[in-house]
Amino acid sequence: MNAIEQAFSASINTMDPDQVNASLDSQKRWPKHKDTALCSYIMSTIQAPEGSLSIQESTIPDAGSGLFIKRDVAEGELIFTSVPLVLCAEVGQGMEACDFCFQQRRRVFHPVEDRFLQPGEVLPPLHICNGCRMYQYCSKSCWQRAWDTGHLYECGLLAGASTDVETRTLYRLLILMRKKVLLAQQVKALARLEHEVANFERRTKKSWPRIISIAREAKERTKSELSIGEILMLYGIIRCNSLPVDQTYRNAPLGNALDFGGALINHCCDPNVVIVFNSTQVQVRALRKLKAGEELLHCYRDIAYDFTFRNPRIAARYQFRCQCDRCREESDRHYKEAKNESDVLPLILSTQAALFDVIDVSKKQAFVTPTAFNVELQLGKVNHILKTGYAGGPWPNSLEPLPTVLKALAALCERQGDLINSIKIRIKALAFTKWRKGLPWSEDLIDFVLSLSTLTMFPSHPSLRDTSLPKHKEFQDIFIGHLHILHGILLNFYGPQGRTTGIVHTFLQQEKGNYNGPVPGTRAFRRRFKASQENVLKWAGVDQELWTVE
Ligand SMILES: C[S@@+](CC[C@H](N)C(=O)[O-])C[C@H]1O[C@@H](n2cnc3c(N)ncnc32)[C@H](O)[C@@H]1O
Repeated sequence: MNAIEQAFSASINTMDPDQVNASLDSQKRWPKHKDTALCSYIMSTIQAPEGSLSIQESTIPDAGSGLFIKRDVAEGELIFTSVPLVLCAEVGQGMEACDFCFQQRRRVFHPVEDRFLQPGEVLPPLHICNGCRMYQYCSKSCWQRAWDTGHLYECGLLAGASTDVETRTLYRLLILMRKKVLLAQQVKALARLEHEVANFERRTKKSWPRIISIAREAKERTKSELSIGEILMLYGIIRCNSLPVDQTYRNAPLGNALDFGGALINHCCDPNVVIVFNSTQVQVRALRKLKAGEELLHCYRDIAYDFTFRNPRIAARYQFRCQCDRCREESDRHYKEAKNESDVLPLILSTQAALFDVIDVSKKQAFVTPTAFNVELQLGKVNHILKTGYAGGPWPNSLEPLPTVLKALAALCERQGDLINSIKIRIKALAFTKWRKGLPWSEDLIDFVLSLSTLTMFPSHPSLRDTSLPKHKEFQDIFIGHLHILHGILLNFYGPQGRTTGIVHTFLQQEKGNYNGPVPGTRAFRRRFKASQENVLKWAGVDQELWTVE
């Protein structure tokens, strides 16, 4: 064992140093908040105003330590940034992440130039590494830098390796330890993170043999000198603490990151912070105003979804059952409306599965045999599923995955050039979306304004000749109005210097120049916007009440 592996091994096996022995709880959780050396090391990895954060005992019973803010913070304000200890890109079909710079390529923005992608614009393909044929890079220079900072050690041993991102993160960490690229202090702090291996073993009997074989294969491939038990703990650390490299708040991660600051933030389904990535940098922002002394909490996954979907996934991965108010309220609501209590969960779960199936089938059709995709047919299927899909009545409109299914169908219509159906369905989806504020809402608005912009660009679009449609002018009003609202949200979250704010600002200025009407933000504009919006919502079959008129 080399010195770095030894440092990791010694730390992960030490459960009773003098200063913390008495305070270890029944779960043998390391009380990080009492370990001053560890706290000061973790703080040194975070960029934040001096003294603005502290590590303390969590306010959530049995959750261990947590990260607390020590100053008042405005909504959208940047709380801290950091650069993760390790990042690892998702790979495989359709994955578009450069394993060095993680510039966003899958979304609507150009990865390097500050602008929206043009409709139909295709980016040059990523370069796949010639050695491992696994990781992809934007350019030769990204590849070179990735190579120099560690890929040279792993490239040769990845042939036939798992495409699962957590397993590859495990290989990466083991190799960086083997080659002494990581520092002793880093691996000691790594060893202190939660791993929940005992709980994994106890509760996930079925998948345990698979987890052991992952550890065995990792040891073999990387020639690590750590024991299988230690490698299992490292794998547990990765599973319990990794952040999805997510630049858009959409649960479509580009990869996996292990970050000491991020790993200290506990979960709540009604979070007060959001973690997004700017390239490889972690950014933690306030989702609402925070008072000095509050614990920072973020939603570990599937924030838009109901507890019936979210909780089992969180429990399987992080080994705890969330007990927050949102979970309780959601559960109470389902049972209150149910005629037969024993039906509630199975029926909800089977409806969720049936709705996800509609997305899968539609995608397959639209991508493989586009002529087979018929949106009316799929909407018919959705309506049929909804009718009896919920204990006590039809499936509630805002209960996921209904809004998500509609968004997916809208995107497929758009891909097929059926702009009118795409906009109509998207309006419904957005009206049903619960998260109509802040960052998640801005992501939905980006899609909405982009499809409206394509429509308004073509006043003589043949589909606009249909007299049952709202007028071209009305589409223009809601386009410019929502672009203005979107810009306001981004200003609030990213400030005028944020890249997304800048891109949307330029777009707004340009579109304002093309717009023949009152200036957005004025009373005259609001009157006109309200009238047009009412008409458009009526056309889309959406109740006015559902869409707050800004
Ligand atoms: C990323 S770590 C968060 C920091 C952790 N509390 C610590 O002391 O290091 C995730 C682990 O924290 C605990 N945890 C986080 N949020 C929780 C919650 N809402 N309820 C119970 N436990 C929670 C679980 O043990 C989970 O596996």
